[in-house]
Formats: sequence, structure tokens, C-alpha cells
Amino acid sequence: MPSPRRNADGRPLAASASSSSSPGSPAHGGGGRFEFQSLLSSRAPGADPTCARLRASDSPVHRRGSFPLAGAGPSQAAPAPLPEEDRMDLNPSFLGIALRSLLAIDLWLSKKLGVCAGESSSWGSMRPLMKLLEISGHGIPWLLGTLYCLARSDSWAGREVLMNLLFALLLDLLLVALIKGLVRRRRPAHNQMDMFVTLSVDKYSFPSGHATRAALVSRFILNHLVLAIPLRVLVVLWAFIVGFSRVMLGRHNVTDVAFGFFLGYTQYSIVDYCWLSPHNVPVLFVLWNQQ
Ligand SMILES: CC(C)=CCC/C(C)=C/COP(=O)(O)O
Repeated sequence: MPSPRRNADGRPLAASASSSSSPGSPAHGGGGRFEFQSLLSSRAPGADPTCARLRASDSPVHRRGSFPLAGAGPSQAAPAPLPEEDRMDLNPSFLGIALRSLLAIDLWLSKKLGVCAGESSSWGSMRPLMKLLEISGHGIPWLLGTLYCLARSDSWAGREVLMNLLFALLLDLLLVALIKGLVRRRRPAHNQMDMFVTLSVDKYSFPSGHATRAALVSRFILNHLVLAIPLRVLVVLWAFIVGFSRVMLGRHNVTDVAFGFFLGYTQYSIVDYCWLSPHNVPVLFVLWNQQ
């Protein structure tokens, strides 16, 4: 009878997994076995007897020479195939590992790029400029500016475009607040919360509201204003710089901004699809005309 495999302090692995070691800790053993064990033990201990058997030393992974690819001899019984539900369980674990790795890279990169996060940071002297960019992409100037232009507009075409810009800005605020409230990802630890007018959900960072607005507004402007090429390039540059400045200020992680750009870009498609005009919402325009 082969004796059970033992960990560094001489206890059988099965006992070690259920008593003192946390899943995935080095006490489970070294090399590839450690990774398999951490995957298999991702379920609640004791929740499923099958899972408990797999964690224990009689698992095919733990029996020396019984791993199918290691060329099991004819005298050794072939390991029983994993039950269906356990095979399916491995895939989310791999996906989980991939996601966790992506998040780790995201945090590391965001911290590295957060060079204006404080006055004493390596590019701290650029912080006032970054904060100016922050205001240029803030919701309040965009909302007030649109309302002001709407009040001053004397053409139907102008009003229609501005009305849709207002709708786009409000839709953006709503969707960002909704997603921030659902995801609840905290802002980076190195962020100083000294932002100009925030809503309660703005303590969360995913997605970046500035990035969504920058992508939405720039796409809107490019599609509805006749601008010379240099100005069009400037609009696109502004959107990218606003997004990048969020990471430099330490307000956001890279993935918050990347998703923000994606969301803002998509929001424009929604606005374009639901375009408000005197034909589909005459009441809005008639009411405006009576004022
Ligand atoms: C108060 C109004 C009308 C808008 C809030 C704008 C704001 C502070 C968004 C947060 O942006 P980030 O998610 O990029 O930090």
C-alpha cells in the first residue's frame, strides 16, 4: 500500500488541506500540484464529498505516477474520469485566474502611471494642468454650456442638435451612475479625493465618467459639427488626453478609462439611434417653441 503523500511538516496532505492550511497555500505542496490543488479546493470545504475526495491524497493528481500523461503502467488502475460537474468547475477557475492576472496588471500599471496623484508625486507639478483637463470633461460645464446654447439658439437645426446633446449628457450620467453603483469598484488607493463637484456614486471608479463623456461628446461633435481637419484632430486628442489624465491623476485604473471610452462610444450609437427630432417627439419641440 503506498503511504499517503505528506507535506513539509509530515502531516498527510488530506489532513493538512482541511485543518490548518488555506487553499492554495504553499503547504499544499510545490510545483504544478499546488496550482491544481488550489483550483480543486476553490469550493467550500466539505460542500461536496466528490470535491473532498479530489482534494485528498487519493486524487489522481496526487498519486505518484498515476497522472494519465505521465504514462501509467499496466499494473496501476487508470484514474476514474472526473464527474461532469467538476470538469465544468475547472473552466471558471481558469477564467478567474486570467481575470485576476488582468486586474493585477491593471493595478500595477495604474499605480505606475499615476505620476500626478499628489503634489509630491514625480510629475506633481503637472497636477494643476491635469485638473484643468478634469474640469474640461466634467459634467457640469457640459450641461450648463449645452443649456446656455439651447437658450440662445435661434435655428431649428441648432436646437435639435443641442437637444440631443442634452439627452446624450443625461443618458451618460444615468448609465455611469448605474454601473458605478452596481460594480462598486473603489478608486485607487493613491487617489486624493479633491474633485470638483461629485455625486455620491463618484466614490467608485468603474467606469470613468470623464472617459465616457469625452468619448461621447467627441463622437457627437465630429458627427454634427462641420470642423476643419486640424480641429477634428484636436477633438480626438482632447478625448484621449482627458482619459489618460484620469490615470495620471490617480483617479482611475486603466481598465476604468478603457471601459469608459468603450461605453461613451457606444452611448453615442444609442443617441444616434434614438435621435430626437420634431418628427418623432414633436411635443418636445412644440413646447420649446411656445416659450
Ligand atoms: C455633478 C455632475 C453633473 C457630474 C459629476 C461628474 C463627475 C464628477 C464624474 C466623475 O468622473 P470620473 O468617474 O471620471 O471620476
